[in-house]
Formats: sequence, C-alpha cells, structure tokens
Amino acid sequence: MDVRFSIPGVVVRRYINDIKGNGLFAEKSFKKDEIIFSESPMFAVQHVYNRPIAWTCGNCYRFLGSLNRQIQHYRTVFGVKEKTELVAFPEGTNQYEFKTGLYSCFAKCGEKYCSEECRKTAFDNHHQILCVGEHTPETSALYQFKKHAIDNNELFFLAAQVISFLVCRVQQLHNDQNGVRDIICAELFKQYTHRAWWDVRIDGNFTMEEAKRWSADSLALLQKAMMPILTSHPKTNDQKFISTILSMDFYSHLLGMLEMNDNSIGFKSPLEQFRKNLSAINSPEQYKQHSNNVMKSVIESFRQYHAEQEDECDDDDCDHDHAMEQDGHDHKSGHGHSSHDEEDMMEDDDHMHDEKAEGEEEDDEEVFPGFDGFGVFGLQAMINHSCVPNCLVVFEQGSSLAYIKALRDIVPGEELFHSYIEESAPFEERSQELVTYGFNCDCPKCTSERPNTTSSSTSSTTTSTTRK
Ligand SMILES: C[S@@+](CC[C@H](N)C(=O)[O-])C[C@H]1O[C@@H](n2cnc3c(N)ncnc32)[C@H](O)[C@@H]1O
Repeated sequence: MDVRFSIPGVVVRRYINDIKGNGLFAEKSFKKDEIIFSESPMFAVQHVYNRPIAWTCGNCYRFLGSLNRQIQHYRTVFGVKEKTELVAFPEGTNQYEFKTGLYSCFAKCGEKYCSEECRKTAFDNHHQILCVGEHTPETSALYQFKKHAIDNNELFFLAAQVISFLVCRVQQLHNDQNGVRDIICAELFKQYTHRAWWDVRIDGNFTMEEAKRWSADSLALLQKAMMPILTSHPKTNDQKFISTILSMDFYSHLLGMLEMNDNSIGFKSPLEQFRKNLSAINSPEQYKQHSNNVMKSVIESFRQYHAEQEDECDDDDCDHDHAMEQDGHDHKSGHGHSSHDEEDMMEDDDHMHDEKAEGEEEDDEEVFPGFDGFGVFGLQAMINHSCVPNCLVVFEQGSSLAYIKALRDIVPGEELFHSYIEESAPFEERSQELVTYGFNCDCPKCTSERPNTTSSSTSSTTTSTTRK
C-alpha cells in the first residue's frame, strides 16, 4: 500500500490493485468519542431553499449576529412589525447566546459575513468572480448561470466556486510562476476520483442525458460570464489555461469529482436551541416568559411558512428536504456522505432532556431551521464507507468546521470508515443506495447479511432525494 500524504494521527494510503482507491488510516490509537481530526470545507454551498430561512455567514456559515439579531432578521423576512427585543439573561446562564460581527459584501450583493476575515477569504477565493453585485441585470450570463443551477442542480455552484478559486490563485501568481499555472488544473485534484459526472453517479432523479445537457448549458453560461474576467488579466489571458479551465472535459470531471466526494453539512440554529431548551435554562422565570413573548410572533410566522411549504411539497410531489424536518439531522441530500449535527452528540442537550419534568412532552418540532448545505473536505473525502463505521462526521461548533469523531477505540494501522448512508437500513436498501456510488460494500455487516446466491446483484435505481 502506497503512502500518499499524512497529517498528525492519520495517513492517506492507496490500495494497490483494489477498487477502493485511497483510504484514510489511523497512525495512532484513538479513544471512543475522541476527535480524530477536524477540518473546514475547501468549498461549500448553502442549499438554496435554506438561504432565506437560515441566516448564516457567506464563508464559514455560522449563524449571524446574536439571538436578538436573528429574531430581527426573521421579522424583516416575514414582515413582522413587532419590535420588542430579548433582554440579556443573567451573566453565564444562557449558553445559547452568541455574538458575531456583521459585514456586508464589498459590492453590496446582499451576502453577509461574521467577520472581516471571512469577508476577505470569500472574496479572495471566489466571491470577487461570482458576486452579482447590487445592480446586475437578470439577463447577465452570471445571473443566468446561477438561475440555471437553482433550476437544475446545485452542484454547479460548487463547480463554479472551484473554477473561480483556481482563477483567483493564478491571478495572484508572481511573474516567474507561469509554470504553476500550467500544472495547476492537472495536479490539484489528482488525489480524487476522476470520472465525468454522468459516468459517476446518476441517481433516480435525473438521467445521463439530462446531466450532459445541463452541464453543456451551465458551462456555456459560465464561459460567457468568465471569459471577460480571464482575458482582462495578464496572468489568466493565456489560451492554454482558458481552453483547459473552461473546457467540457475539465467541467464534467470536476463535477464528477465533486459528486463523489461532497459531504452534507448541517447544524442547528442557536435560536432554535434557545427556543427548545428555554424551560431548562437556569434563570428566573421572568426572563423566560419575556423571551417567549418576544419570539411569539416570529414563531407564528414560521409555523405558517412551514405549513405552506408542506402544502407545496404535497402538491408538487416535492422530493427535497424542507425546513420542517422533524429529526433535524437528515442532511443526506441524495449523495449520502452523511454527517450529524451537534444535537446528536451534545451531552448538554441530553442532560437538558433528562431534566424535563416527568410526563412533559418532548419538543420534536423544529421551528427555526438549521444550516443545510454541502461541501468538499480534503481529508474527509479520503474516508471510505462501511456499514459498521468506526468514525462519524459531526458539526459541533455551529459552523461548517467538521469533526471526525471515533465511534469506538481505534488502534494504529486501522482504516477509518464512516457511513455514507443510513447504516441501520435493511441490506437490500443499503446495497441499492451504495450501487449509486459504484461499489458493492464488503463490510462485515454486508458480508454476513448478503444472501448466499450469485444472483444478488442490485438494480441501478434508487429512491434517494437529489440536491436541489
Ligand atoms: C469519498 S471517496 C472515498 C475515497 C476514495 N476511495 C478515493 O480514492 O478517493 C468515495 C469513493 O470511494 C470508493 N469507496 C468508498 N468506500 C468503498 C468501499 N467500501 N468499497 C469500495 N469502494 C469504496 C467509491 O469509489 C466511492 O465512490
């Protein structure tokens, strides 16, 4: 087995003569529940349906402002006239309170950031190219590109981020680094799966022909939007670079790489955690009563909004996740590289639930939606699947920073596995879902549950939902 690269505690190795490709291995022992490593996404997107209802930073995706500011934001969204503010709880009693900065995009497109640093990072990485500004006409190629992605598949947003990132990097190269420009496209994603999108994973929600047509239309709009940017800069006004980075070959393989390696990102809103756990907060009743009154009108507007969404879903045979998700952590978005939000793991919340009075009903409803999106993580993308996983991806800090946590004690040399799918599902369902990733699972659970017949091959259809 080839060693590809390592960071403290883990190493990427390449299987020789094995369809698995790369895998991530432990180099030291890890105790159950220990964080093996954490990482931020290289590229990430908030699902379009989630944008108006989860107000988060355009770079790190943490919720913006404070509890009060979130309430004000929803009042603006829903046109609620009420103006009463939350009062500060006695020092140290409200663990759900938070505070971030609030910075607007330089070009006033409406994007907001939690810090100056996040605004700059997003701008330097891709936003300077993908920002539609304050007055971009709807007929512009960039606007049309975004509309096309919303109408067809959000994976195009992620691909545009990657391409913009490469363009920005090349524009920042020094004069003696032109060689870097020539290898940047070929080398950057060498570590990852390399097949055209339509050869990778077509689930039951769209066909190979659709994937090809959408890619062609999407790329044509992106070319139109980006060509003036590329040709107007001396570093990117290079025929070879332009014809590589804006080619269908590159675009389709980039989409394929993203499809195979993206991961869902989901975490709860602090306002929702505050609402849900208010009764257990150790503060005088008057603070809780006041908070309930302040939130009342927004909660009412949300309930109405969720009900309308549900009606629409019923009417349209809607297949995507909606804000009213009862369990609040099903963020698989059809590509199954699953993750878990912090409520799965937070002992504090379990403790809160323990404190509920006997007979008190569990509040399973989610009023203020959590963040729901997807992205690619460099190291996580090296973790293979098992239905008996030894690690789990969680978002514990209310941001897109992912933690890979040990589910049991792990010894040096063990391969790390997380589950791309719902591993408690019956064998047939699991194998059907995994076929869309192009492999038959050989984990101990599948091996023992697989019917003892040679004709047990699975069909290529799936009922999973798509990323839209
Ligand atoms: C997120 S990547 C994991 C890293 C990948 N092995 C690589 O070399 O880049 C997902 C892809 O890895 C492969 N894979 C993951 N788990 C597997 C398994 N249990 N058996 C066979 N192939 C697997 C499949 O090709 C899958 O689409």
